[in-house]
Amino acid sequence: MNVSKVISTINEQTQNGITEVYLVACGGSLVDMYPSKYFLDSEAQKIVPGMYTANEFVHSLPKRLNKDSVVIVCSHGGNTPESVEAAKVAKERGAHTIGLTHNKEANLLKYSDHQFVYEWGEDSDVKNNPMAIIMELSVEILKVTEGYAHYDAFQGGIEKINGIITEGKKLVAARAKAFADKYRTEGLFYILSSGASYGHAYGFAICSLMEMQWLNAASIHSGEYFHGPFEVTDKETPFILMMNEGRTRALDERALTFLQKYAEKVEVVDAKELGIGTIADEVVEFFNPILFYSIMCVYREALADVRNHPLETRRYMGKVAY
Ligand SMILES: O=P(O)(O)OC[C@H]1O[C@](O)(CO)[C@@H](O)[C@@H]1O
Repeated sequence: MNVSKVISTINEQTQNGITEVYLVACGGSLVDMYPSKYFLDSEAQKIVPGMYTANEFVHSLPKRLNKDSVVIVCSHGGNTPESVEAAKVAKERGAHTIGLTHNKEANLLKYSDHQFVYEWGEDSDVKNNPMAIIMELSVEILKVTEGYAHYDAFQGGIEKINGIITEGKKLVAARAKAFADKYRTEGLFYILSSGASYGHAYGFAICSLMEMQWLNAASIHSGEYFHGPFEVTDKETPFILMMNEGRTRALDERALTFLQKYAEKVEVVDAKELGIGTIADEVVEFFNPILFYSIMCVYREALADVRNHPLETRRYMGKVAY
């Protein structure tokens, strides 16, 4: 499926051009949409973006949703009932639906006007993974509706990010192992980040630590850290800070300065140090979360190994009714 063809086709079918973009999914798939929400919030002057956990979209359908709206639904397995239902109700409302999944037999595809069956796994280039595809869809929507001055710079970033990740993973391999050894008995982690990467702080907390390791965790926006959460800071509590390159780096640096003074268990994962700075300044911030996802996979695998708790282990999902 060709991103620009899909978006130009949809835009031609609308009455007044695309006016809204709804990003709808559950769990890890929803996390993959956060950078696009941040991008459109930041760069669009007219397009209205919305991001919903699928069941909320179904139960409190936004009144703005109309025939000129695009609803992007992502489900890795393709059969999460809430996500399938969200695509169905969006289609019933006459919106244009785009479905992304790794499963070519997915139920989601029944309600997707346009379909992306994406690549997944260690060997795939991240530009063919859902987070980057959803970003490309969002960038393309902005380009065809209002124009996007940094379109070419963004495409340059798409071409570079996989190589940056490959090098970054080599750089953190030993650190991730040392992190896992040091923190193997901890029961709680706070994850900080900002800008386009805040969704990945949330994702690392709810998916990688809570779901896959059964550890307590919470995400904290680096800006919000000073408005409540910093009161729990002490020398015993572990923090992971994902430091962005780009406009919100100042927020992450402020959190780091405080943590260096009052905390002792602080793991810093710095996109700048990992080489993201070769991407153009105008767009680099949107690529931080793509890098962080892959880098934090190295951390979670190291933790799973030393804790002897495989990432696939579940006690409720797929085992009991919910
Ligand atoms: O992306 P899918 O297949 O809809 O799956 C959603 C589920 O997968 C996870 O993202 C990861 O297992 C869960 O958090 C969520 O319930």
